[in-house]
Amino acid sequence: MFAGEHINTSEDRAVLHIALRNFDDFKIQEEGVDEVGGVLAHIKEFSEAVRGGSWKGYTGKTINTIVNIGIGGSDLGPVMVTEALKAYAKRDLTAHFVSNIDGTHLAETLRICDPERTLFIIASKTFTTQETITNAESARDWFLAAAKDKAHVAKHFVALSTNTKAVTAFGIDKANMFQFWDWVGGRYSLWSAIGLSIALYIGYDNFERLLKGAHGMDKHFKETPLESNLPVLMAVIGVWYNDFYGSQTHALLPYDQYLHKFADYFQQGDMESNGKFVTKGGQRVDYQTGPIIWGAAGTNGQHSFYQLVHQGTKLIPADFLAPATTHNPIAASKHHRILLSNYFAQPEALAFGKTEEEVRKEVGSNASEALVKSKVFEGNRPSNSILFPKMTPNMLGALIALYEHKIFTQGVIWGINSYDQMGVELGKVLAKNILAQLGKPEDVKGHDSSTTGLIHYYQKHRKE
Ligand SMILES: O=P(O)(O)OC[C@H]1O[C@@H](O)[C@H](O)[C@@H](O)[C@@H]1O
Repeated sequence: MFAGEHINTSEDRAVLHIALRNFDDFKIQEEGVDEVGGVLAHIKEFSEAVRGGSWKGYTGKTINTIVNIGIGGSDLGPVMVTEALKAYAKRDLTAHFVSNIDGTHLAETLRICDPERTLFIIASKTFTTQETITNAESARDWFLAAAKDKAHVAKHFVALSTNTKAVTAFGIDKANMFQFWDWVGGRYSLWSAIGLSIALYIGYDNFERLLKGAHGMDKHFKETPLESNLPVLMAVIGVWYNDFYGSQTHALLPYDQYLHKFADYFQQGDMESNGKFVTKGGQRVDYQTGPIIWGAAGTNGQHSFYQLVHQGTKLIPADFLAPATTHNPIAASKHHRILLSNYFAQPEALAFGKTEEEVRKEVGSNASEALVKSKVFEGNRPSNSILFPKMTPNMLGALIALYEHKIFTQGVIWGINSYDQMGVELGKVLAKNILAQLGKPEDVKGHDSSTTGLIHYYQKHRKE
């Protein structure tokens, strides 16, 4: 990775998100790497103009709302980071994220936007993604219904993409396009121009701190011996439980409300990277690869799915994450102390459980055998605890990079390509074919009886 080799073999590309946060330490030769600084300067200049109020909308008003339109890697990173770093946000600037093709997502967002004061950020590496382009076109129609003149689009629409041709064809000025490169994978792109909404929301200086935090982890990963290398340790522990204990999933459990999108983010980061059954050499693997990633912010999960984690029949390794200091020490930090006492208690309970003997002492000799058994915790359930000083931009950068490199290391051990995503293509092709057949029942051809029946039902009952 650090040598710029084309480790994304199926697409013949280098994998260089590390170059986006390099700050001159590593020598990396690849086309576009020397343009990174220029794009960062563009992000800085633009975000400061919008935040400072010198960038004006078509009626001369300042921008108070940003709407990022993107999906997958062009959505989840900015969503997760703007939530995680809300404590650093400019509170008079609202950020919305529209991703779903379901018109409800855009419609409900536009309902609370003022066209005179809204900036749309069209985020798409390829600029061909059906959901994003359709949402962007409808947002532009909504905007023009108020602004009338197409020339005003320049003040309200910017693009983040690798595809200059498609961006200009959409009508966005080249000057309002923030470039990145094909060696940045979508799910590793929040460090690139895709992070524009982050810079707008928390300020460029904080965005740069995020990058520097990630860079610190890159250096740790590259330079630290394996036995004390954090991403490597997390990777091999994960392989151990996944491949030798048959655990199917891995839970991400942040005890920090600000990290409530962390598991969603790494669902794509991990599952799209390592959800592969074929090795780089084209062999079907005969071992398990990427786990199912899921999770929720503590303590909410404790009152919902932890029952199964503690006493179910599945082995679920989990990461518990928490900040020692909170941004919101309300009630003299009483909330935070309670939160952290739970954060400390859960891994202990998982590891050591409660024996039958302990239960008997607790319930007394009159209790039924069934009651005694139901209260036993077998223990020996594994977890990692990650405790950090505070949720700052720098810390978040390091934390994300830690998981990125864990995923990379596991991909190397499993011999798979963590940087393509062929598995998302089939559904897209089928949907395109079906879209062209939705008009009339006689057009519906070439499907199994279940699919045909469903489409016919839809055609019979739709009211448009
Ligand atoms: O940024 P783009 O080109 O619109 O792509 C968005 C997403 O598209 C999906 O199809 C890919 O699986 C993701 O990896 C990607 O992030």
